[in-house]
Parts: sequence; C-alpha cells; structure tokens
Amino acid sequence: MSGIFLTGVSKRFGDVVAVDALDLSLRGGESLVVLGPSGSGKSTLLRIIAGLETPDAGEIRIGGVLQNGLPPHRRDVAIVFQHFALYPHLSALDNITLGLRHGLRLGRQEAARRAAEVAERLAITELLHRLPRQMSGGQRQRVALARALARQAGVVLLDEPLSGLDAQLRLTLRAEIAGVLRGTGATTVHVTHDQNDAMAMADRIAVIREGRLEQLGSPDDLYRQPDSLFVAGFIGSPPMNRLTLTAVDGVHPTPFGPRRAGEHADLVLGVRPEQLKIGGGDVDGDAGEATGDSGLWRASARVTLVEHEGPSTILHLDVDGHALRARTHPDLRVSAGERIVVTADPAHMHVFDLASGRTLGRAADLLIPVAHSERAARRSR
Ligand SMILES: Nc1ncnc2c1ncn2[C@@H]1O[C@H](COP(=O)(O)OP(=O)(O)OP(=O)(O)O)[C@@H](O)[C@H]1O
Repeated sequence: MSGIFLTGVSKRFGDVVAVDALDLSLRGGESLVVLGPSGSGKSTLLRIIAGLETPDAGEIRIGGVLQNGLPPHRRDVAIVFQHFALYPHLSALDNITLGLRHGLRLGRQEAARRAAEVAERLAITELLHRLPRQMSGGQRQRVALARALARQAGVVLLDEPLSGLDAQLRLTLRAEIAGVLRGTGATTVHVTHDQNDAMAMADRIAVIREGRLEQLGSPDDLYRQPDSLFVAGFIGSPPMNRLTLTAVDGVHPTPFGPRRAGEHADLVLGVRPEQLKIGGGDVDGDAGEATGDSGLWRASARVTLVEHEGPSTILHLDVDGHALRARTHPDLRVSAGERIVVTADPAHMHVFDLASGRTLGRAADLLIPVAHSERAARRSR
C-alpha cells in the first residue's frame, strides 16, 4: 500500500506563503482529512501531491518513491475535484474510460470492464450513456468519483467533493464515498472546510492554518484535546465556549479561586456547549465559582436566545458579560430572559494561554476548586 511522506514542503505565490515547511506522513490505506479555513493552503497541498503544482522546497514520497519532478500522469494518484470536471460532450462511460485509455494506455475492453465494475459499486450503471447535463449534481459527482476510482491508483485525492450538494445528498454520498474508498485500500487525502465531513470520514485529521500544521490527530483527539484555541474553535459545533480571565496585579480572579498569573498573563477557560449542564441552586461569583465537594464549576446565567434544532436545543447565555452557548435536551423548557444556573465538570474544561493560544491543560489538573484549596490551607495552618 502507498504511504505518503512529505518533508519540509513549501510553496509561495509571490508574497503569499501557501504551504510552509510542512511535514506529514500517512500510512498506506489511511484516510486523512485536511481541514482548515479558506486560503490556508489545503488545495495547494493536494495539488503538490498530485504533481499539478511544483513545490519550492521539500520532498514528496509515495510508497517510498520520490515524486519530485514526476508529471501527474506518472504518479500513482487519482484526483476528484469540487467541480466534477467532466467533459460535457462525453457520456459518463467515455468520461470514465478516457483517462484509462489515454493515461493508463489500457485497451478499449479492459477500460470498459473497469468502468462497468466501478459503476456497479457506485450505482451509476444506468447512467453510463448519459451526458453530464442529463444528470443531477449528485449523479455527476458519482461519475467523477467513478472516473477517479477506475484508475485503481494507490492514492486518491479529493478536493471538496461534496460541496455544492444539498444536505441530504451530502450525507448519503459521504457515507458511500467513505465505504467505497475503504474497500479499495487506497490512501486518501480529502480536503474540506466542513468539520462534520472531516469528523465522519477521517482516520486522522490535519488542521492547517496559514500553510502550517496546527494539529494532527484522530477526530476524537481533536475534539477532546485541542492543542490550541484555533482547533478548539474550529472543531465542534457550536464551537467551544471561551471565558477570558484577565490577570489583575499578577493574580487571576478565576472561578476556581485566585491564582498567581506566573508566566501566563491571561487565561482562557474553554468548555464545550454539550458539557454545560443546566442545574439548580444559587451562585455569587462573577465568572462563576467552583466550590463544594463536587468541585463543579457553577455560574449564574441569563438566557438570551433559545434555538430549537430538533434533537437538541441551543441556549444562548450571558454569564456576567461572557456570551456562552449550551447544548441541552429538547425536553428542557427554558425561555429567553430566564435566569438559570449552569454547571460544568473541570475535567471537561480546558485552560489556554491567551497570548499564544496554546493549551495549558485541563482545569481539573491546573486549577483547584476553592473549597479544596481552602481546606488544604486550613489543614496546613
Ligand atoms: N495559482 C495561484 N496564484 C497565486 N496565489 C495562489 C494560487 N493558488 C493559491 N494561491 C494563494 O495561496 C493561498 C492558499 O490557497 P489554497 O487554494 O491552497 O487555499 P485553500 O485552503 O484550499 O482555500 P479554499 O478553502 O478557499 O479553497 C491563498 O492565499 C491563495 O490565494
């Protein structure tokens, strides 16, 4: 199987650094999703692997073989673009077989056999004689995918193959593509800026920011242990809530009691909307408090907006000027304007350094609830 190894890959366009000294290795058969905002260098990275773009520096190896200098058709790579890129005057069948006959130099019969086989897998056999304009968007994207898979390449690259399709079709096609690709054993690199697609399809996700690797890990790692505020804000919907805690005279007024600021001037406390629980009781602290034997963080909140999403409800909350969102059960009846108490387990709260945006760890490990520290102080007196 074809592993992919990139070392020190860089590409500039004039003053713009599109890809910046990127190192990345994929196991053979692995499915990597590259996630990042618009302009972060995702497509450029894909085009470099395909040989459609020449890097300024760095090495690309596929299955241990150096690819630098090899033209696209000499690489064991197939690519599926966002805009199908089918030839409008050719039938689906001819679109699929064209590259096989001219690129791979297969005979007419062998090309047709491969096309029939892949068409069967993607349920497009009935469409093989239609022109692209006689097909729906989803059907055209299936044909584009069939064309790529028929090459039987060791590496399949996908550049936003689901964008422009409606939500239902996207979900169906996403599952189909993932299933078909797994079945081929190809190593895949899939570029998207849709985190739901990324979470659903990836073995690992590479989050890219300004041409650099921000974090690489399993979908679960990125969700549970974001290395930075950027990743915390990019993965999860709605994104992780942030409470900025500004140090005053070198001391933080954290809900967990005052802390010396030390080298970290200002902190950000992060908690996911689905980790905020709606509870009872009273609270006095400004940004909430973390007291009592439970050690839970508790805060008084005013509900500013209620959004019903069906399976869950999003509450928009004001906690002493901080705008937070909580994902709750749809049976919970709460109205805008109400005051409620929210709680969170410090084991699910993340602490970041505001200046660098990097994680410092979990609140449970870094910040000790007031009641515990007071008791400890009393004991040591
Ligand atoms: N051929 C080119 N000429 C000049 N600049 C380019 C070229 N291709 C890409 N860029 C620039 O390089 C940067 C990275 O572009 P790229 O298309 O790789 O980003 P992306 O993450 O795929 O974005 P999107 O999600 O919007 O497709 C951008 O600033 C873009 O404007």
